Amino acid sequence: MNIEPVVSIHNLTMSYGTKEVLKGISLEIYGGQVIGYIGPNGAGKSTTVKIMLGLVDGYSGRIKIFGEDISSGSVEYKRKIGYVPETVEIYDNLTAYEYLTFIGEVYGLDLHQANNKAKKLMSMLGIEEVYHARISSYSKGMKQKLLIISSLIHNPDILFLDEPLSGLDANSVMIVKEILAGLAALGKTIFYSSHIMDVVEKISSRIILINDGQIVADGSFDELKEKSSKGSLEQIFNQLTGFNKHKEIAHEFINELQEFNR
Ligand SMILES: Nc1ncnc2c1ncn2[C@@H]1O[C@H](COP(=O)(O)OP(=O)(O)OP(=O)(O)O)[C@@H](O)[C@H]1O
Repeated sequence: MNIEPVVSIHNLTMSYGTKEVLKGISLEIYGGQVIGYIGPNGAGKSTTVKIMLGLVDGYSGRIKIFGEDISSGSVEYKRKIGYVPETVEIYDNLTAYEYLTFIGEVYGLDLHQANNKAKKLMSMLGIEEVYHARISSYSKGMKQKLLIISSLIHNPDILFLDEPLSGLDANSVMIVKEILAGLAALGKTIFYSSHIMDVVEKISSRIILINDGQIVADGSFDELKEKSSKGSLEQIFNQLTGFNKHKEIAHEFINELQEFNR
């Protein structure tokens, strides 16, 4: 493990209007860590990631990536970052060839290199036959594979992944999990945001749980288990976010539906 943190966040706060979304997040993240970044809907996970990526401004606090303060205006650090967004923000009218060579060139590969690499990676994930087809014709899983390839084509050192397995079939899930483990073993840092607790539990070396804009747990799965009386990450999540009403809510929901009789 590197001595210097790859990402260092000090007292990060962020508000949208009068709503305080992040209430003082401090973190140090090191090379080779797979961080499971979890929390309830609206907890502030995407906001944290978008701030780190330079996509959202107006925060307070200090963020350093590879030792460089991201508020300095330098874009150099972004070359070392890969990002799989939660929602598909790809240009549907382009083909994978056009999209991936464009992304590759943005990150400094030449056209020939980007084309070769893109074709090979598409082939490895079983979608080479649509390389020259418009992305709009892809299935959900195909689009997700394309997003994963585009986040990795420039061999980044830090990966931010938001629900990266969304829409992937069971075989592809196994390949992607293996790729992530392999990249972490090479010293890359992976920031993995997901609501699928059993996957987070298995792939993360460190789990950070945020609730209402604050970190409420930070440690390996085993460490979290020791601090909680619960067994699975899903149960720890429920406990630490103070939630135990799933049965009650489901029951009320079904009752409401049944009040309408044809
Ligand atoms: N551009 C915006 N303008 C106003 N409020 C926003 C904006 N983006 C996010 N928010 C608010 O900030 C809060 C945190 O949102 P964020 O997307 O970071 O949550 P999240 O933890 O990623 O949630 P999810 O698990 O649902 O993806 C929410 O209350 C959301 O409504």
